[in-house]
Amino acid sequence: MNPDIVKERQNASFDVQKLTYILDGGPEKTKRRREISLVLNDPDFDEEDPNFLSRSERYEQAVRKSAQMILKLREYGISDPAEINCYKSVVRGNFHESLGLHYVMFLPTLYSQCDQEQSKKWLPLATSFEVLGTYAQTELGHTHLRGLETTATFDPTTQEFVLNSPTVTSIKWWPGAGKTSNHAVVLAQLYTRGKCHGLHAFIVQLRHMDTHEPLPILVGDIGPKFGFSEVDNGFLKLDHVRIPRENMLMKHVEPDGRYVKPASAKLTYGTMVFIRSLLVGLSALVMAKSCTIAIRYSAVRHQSEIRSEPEPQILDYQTQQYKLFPLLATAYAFSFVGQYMTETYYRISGDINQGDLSELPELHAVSAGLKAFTTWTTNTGIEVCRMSCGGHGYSRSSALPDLYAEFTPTCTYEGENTVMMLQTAYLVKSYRQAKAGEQLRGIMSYLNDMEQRHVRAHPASARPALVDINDLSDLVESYKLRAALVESAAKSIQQELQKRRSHEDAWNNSAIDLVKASDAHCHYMVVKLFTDKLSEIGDPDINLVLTTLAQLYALHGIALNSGDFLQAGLLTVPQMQQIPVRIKELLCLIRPNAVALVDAFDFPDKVLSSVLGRYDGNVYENLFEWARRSPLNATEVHESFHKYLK
Ligand SMILES: CC(C)(COP(=O)(O)OP(=O)(O)OC[C@H]1O[C@@H](n2cnc3c(N)ncnc32)[C@H](O)[C@@H]1OP(=O)(O)O)[C@@H](O)C(=O)NCCC(=O)NCCSC(=O)/C=C/CCCCCCCCCCCCC(=O)O
Ligand SMILES: Cc1cc2nc3c(=O)[nH]c(=O)nc-3n(C[C@H](O)[C@H](O)[C@H](O)COP(=O)(O)OP(=O)(O)OC[C@H]3O[C@@H](n4cnc5c(N)ncnc54)[C@H](O)[C@@H]3O)c2cc1C
Repeated sequence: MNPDIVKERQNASFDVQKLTYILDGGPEKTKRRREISLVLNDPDFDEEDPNFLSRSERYEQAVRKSAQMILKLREYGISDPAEINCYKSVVRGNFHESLGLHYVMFLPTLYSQCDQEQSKKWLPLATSFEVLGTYAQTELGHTHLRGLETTATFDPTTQEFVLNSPTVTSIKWWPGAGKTSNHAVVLAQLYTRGKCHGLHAFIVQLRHMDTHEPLPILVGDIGPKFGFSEVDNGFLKLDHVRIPRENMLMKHVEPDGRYVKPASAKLTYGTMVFIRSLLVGLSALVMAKSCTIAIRYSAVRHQSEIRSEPEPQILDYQTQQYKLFPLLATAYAFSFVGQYMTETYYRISGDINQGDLSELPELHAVSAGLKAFTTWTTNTGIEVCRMSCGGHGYSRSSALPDLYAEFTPTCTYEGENTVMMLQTAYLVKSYRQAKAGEQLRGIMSYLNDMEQRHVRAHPASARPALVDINDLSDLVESYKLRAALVESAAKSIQQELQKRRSHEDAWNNSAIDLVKASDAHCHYMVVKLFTDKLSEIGDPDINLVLTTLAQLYALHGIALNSGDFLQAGLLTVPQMQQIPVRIKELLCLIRPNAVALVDAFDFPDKVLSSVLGRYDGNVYENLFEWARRSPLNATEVHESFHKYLK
C-alpha cells in the first residue's frame, strides 16, 4: 500500500463504510452489491484489455462476455431486476455491451407496450435470448419524431403491415446491435385507410433464427465511432417488408383497418423516458469513477514545490482542489438526484400503468431536463479529471479517455441535449398557469409565489442582502428565485409574438432564454435535492462532511453563474466577493476527507480498471507493467523495421 494513501485514509473524520451504506440505500444493499461484485473473480470473465485489441476483436470479446453474463446469471441465481443491473454494471466495467440495447430498450418496450397476447408470445422468446432485439428509431436524415419517414402501411387483404424506407434519408441509422440482433422494434409512421396516424412501434424480424443470415433486408454495422467500439451500431433499410398485424405494439389497428386511438400518443415514447431517467444515475456513477481516479492519483503524485520542502502531493495545490472538489461535490449531488429520478420514474410510471396519465408531462420534462443537465456536466467533468492527471491521464491505462469516449454520446443519444432542454414548454406552461392564479403542485410549486417575488434587475443601491452565503437554505432559496428565469423566457416569447411573429418563430427566437431557464430549473432541483438529503442523514460526522460538499456545490454554481444572481438582485457585489473566499475555506475543509469521500463510492479495482485509481495507490510499478503488455512490445524488433526501415 502506498504510504501517502494510507495516511490519507487515517485522516478521515467519518466512517467510510457508513457513507457507502447511505449511497447504496442501506447495509443490506451494500452487502449484496459486494457479493455480486465477486463474480469478477470468475476466470470466465478474464479478458484482454480492450485497448490492446482491434475493433473487430473488441466486438467479438464483448459478444463473448455478453453471452457469458447471461449463462452466469443463471449459475449465480441472480434474478431480481435491480440485482441484474448491478451485476451487469460491475461486469461491463467502463465499456458498453453488444447486447445492451436488448436489455435497456428492446425488453422494456415489450414490457410496456405488448398487450396480453403479445406478451405471451414475445416475452418468453426475448427473456430466453432466442430473440435478440434492438430499437430502430433514428434515421439517416432525421431524429425529430414527427420528421421520421419510415412507413408502416396496413394491408387489410393480407392482414399485414408493409414497412418501407422510401428514401436514403429514411434508412434507420444508429440502432445498436446491427450485427448482433435478429429482431428490432421499428418506429414507423402508421398509414391505414389512406391516413397517417403518426409514429407507432412494430416488431420486425431481421435475421434467420438459425443461421442469423439477414432476411431480405439490408442490415449492418455503421463503422467505427468516437467510442462505443464494443457496440455494433447499425443501419437498416426496409424495402416493402411485410409483417403480421399482430406485430404492431399496443395493436391500434382493427382487422378492417380502423384506427383506435391510444390513451396518449406519447406512450409510444415511453422507452426513451425510461432511459433518460437512467442516464441521470449513470452520470453520477461516471462522475464518481472519474473523481475516484483523479483524487487517488492526486494523493500519491508528488510534483514541484510549495515551500522549500520535499515535493508535495499534487492534491495540496489549491488549484488542483479547485478543479476536483467541486466535481466530487457534483458526484454526490448527482447520486442523490439519480435516486430521486429513479423513484419518480417508477412512481409515475406505476400511475400510468393504472391509467392515470396526469403526471406524464412532468415526468417527460423532468427526465429530459435532468438527463441533459447531468450528462453535460459529467461530460465536461470527466475531461477536467483527465487533465488534472497530467500526462498519465492521457494514457488509456488511466481509464479516463475510455470513460470520456463511452460517456460523451449520452449528450446526444436519447435526445440531443439542447433539444431536451428545449422541452421547456412545460416550464413555460406552468409559469403561465401560476401567473393566472392556479396553484401548482410538486417541483413546479415554486412558481406559485413568483408574482410576489419578481426576479428582475434592481439598481445596485437597492439590492437587498437576501442571502447568507453560509446558510444552505438561503442558497436553495436563491437558486429557486434564479429558476424564475423562466419568466424572462416567457416574456421573450411574448415580445416576439407582439412583433407579429408566428408562435414557432417566437419560440425559436427565444430558444437561448428557454435553454437558460431549463438549466436554471435543473440546477435548482439538484441543489434542493442535495440539501433535502442532508436532513435524512443522522450520523453527525457524515452530515458535516456532506453539508460542506453541498455548500461547495451551491457556491461554486453561483460563482459560475454570477451574472444571473447579480442581475436578479439575489446577491450583492460584496456578497459575490465573499464567495471565492468561502469556497477556499471549503476546499481546505474537504481536503483531509477527499480520499475517504471517493473510497465511499466503493468501486472495486476491477470495475474501475484504472492504473491511476488503484485502491493501493501503487501507480508507477503498475503503469510500467501495463505498458509492457502493449502489443507493440510483443517482439523486441517490430516487423515494420524489416519492412520499411532496414
Ligand atoms: C420531444 C421531441 C423533441 C419532439 O416531439 P414531437 O412529438 O415530435 O413534437 P412536439 O410537438 O414538440 O411534442 C408534442 C408534445 O408531446 C410532448 N412530448 C414529447 N415527447 C414526450 C414524451 N417522451 N413523453 C411525454 N410527452 C412528450 C411534448 O412536450 C409536447 O407537449 P405539449 O404538446 O407541448 O403539451 C422528439 O422529437 C424527441 O423526443 N426527439 C428525440 C429523439 C430521441 O430521443 N431519440 C432516441 C433514439 S433511441 C437512442 O438514442 C438509443 C441510444 C442507445 C443508448 C444505449 C446505451 C444506454 C445506456 C443506458 C444506461 C444504463 C444505465 C445503467 C446504470 C448503471 O450502470 O448503474
Ligand atoms: C452512440 C449512439 C448510440 C445510438 N443508439 C441509437 C439506437 O439504439 N437507436 C436509435 O434509434 N438511435 C440511436 N442513436 C441516435 C441518437 O438518438 C441521435 O443521434 C440523437 O437523438 C440526436 O439526433 P441527431 O443525431 O439527428 O442530431 P441532430 O438533431 O441533427 O442535432 C445536430 C445539432 O442540431 C441541433 N438541433 C436539432 N434540432 C434542434 C432544435 N429543434 N432546436 C435547436 N437545435 C436543434 C442540435 O442541438 C445539435 O446541435 C444513437 C446515437 C449515438 C451517438
